[in-house]
Amino acid sequence: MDLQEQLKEIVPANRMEMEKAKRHWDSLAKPLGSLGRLEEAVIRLAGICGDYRKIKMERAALVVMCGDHGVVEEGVTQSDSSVTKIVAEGFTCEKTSVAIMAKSVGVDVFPVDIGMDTDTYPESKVIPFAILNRKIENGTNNIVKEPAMTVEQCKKALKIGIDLVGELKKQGYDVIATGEMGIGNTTPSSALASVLLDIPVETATGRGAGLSDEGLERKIKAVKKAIARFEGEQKKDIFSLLAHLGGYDILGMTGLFLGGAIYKIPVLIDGFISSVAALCATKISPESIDYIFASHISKEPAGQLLIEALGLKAFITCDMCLGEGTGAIAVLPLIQMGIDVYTKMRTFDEADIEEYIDYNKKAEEKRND
Ligand SMILES: Cc1cc2ncn([C@H]3O[C@H](COP(=O)(O)O)[C@@H](O)[C@H]3O)c2cc1C
Ligand SMILES: O=C(O)c1cccnc1
Repeated sequence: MDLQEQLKEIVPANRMEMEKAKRHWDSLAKPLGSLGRLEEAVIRLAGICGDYRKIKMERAALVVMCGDHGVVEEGVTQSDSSVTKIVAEGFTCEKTSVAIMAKSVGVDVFPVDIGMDTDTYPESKVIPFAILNRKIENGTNNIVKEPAMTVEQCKKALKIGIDLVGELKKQGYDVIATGEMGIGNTTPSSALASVLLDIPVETATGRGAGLSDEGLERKIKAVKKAIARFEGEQKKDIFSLLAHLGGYDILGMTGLFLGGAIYKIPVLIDGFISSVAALCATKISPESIDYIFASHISKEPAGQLLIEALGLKAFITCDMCLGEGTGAIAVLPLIQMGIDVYTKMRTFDEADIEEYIDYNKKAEEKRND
């Protein structure tokens, strides 16, 4: 199926099942709404899976999109692109933060070479495999000087993410966590955030993996130049924006979010880069938001703004800014606890306690009368 046809499959989550899930929560023998965001998440999961009695999140896959960025030559990062490969290979042998965290909560990690500036890994269409070869190109072009990629390559990256979700769902995974590895990827992410949120470049740009004051100044200048170059272009639809200012890792993640909506499976945002990728998905398909969950608030300056712009609420703050999928992995046990309470807890009736009255709802009904 081609990309446009796949995107037409996206429909909102099932509101009736969400209502039923809410009613089930309200029947449980505890104060109404007292598990807050855990309850909201489970309600949304009911709408995604389409049956409020069949919510499960037993098998989680973390997909880490790995790609390099030509803009690194502008001095916008502390390290160079060779680090992408070193860290990506560390995902396969529990030598990176997220691989260790994933192991401790039983999540399978799928690193994907979607655009690393490296030799091509042996071809494999079969999952699991150490590093999946979905390479489009050896890194992007320098966005300060030219578009990161062609529109065709951009659509290819989106499709790679979408198809991967389809493959993983077929293998029995019922939730996807997103992650990325790509030295320099906070620079295109800041450019996209600034354009899509219509916020000053300074607000959208942070120190990434660690930059001096001078480095941050260089990065802000590079982002401004890249945006000015794009704004000089005639064609400004979403795909051309993504091709100009994106990255293979970022757009691969955007594909994962779209894939979640197409294949009806929840997809978790990680940090700053991942939030930008999610925002891009909602610009392509606004309905995809029903399938997207925020995890934490990245410490990058636009972290909170992005989650708010998506209309989501994060589970934790935590002051993390690592990427790789670390934040997404960190909240999976929380969501699982929500599901466990939802499916296992006794009702007011079973506990022989009189049902609670929803005074908030009553007051709202009164106001509406
Ligand atoms: C050793 C190392 C491991 C990482 N793991 C994630 N990132 C994070 O930092 C990068 C983005 O920051 P910037 O745009 O400043 O390069 C991404 O690869 C992101 O995943 C890392 C960065 C480094 C250096
Ligand atoms: O929040 C993130 O995802 C992030 C921030 C800085 C560097 N790498 C990742």
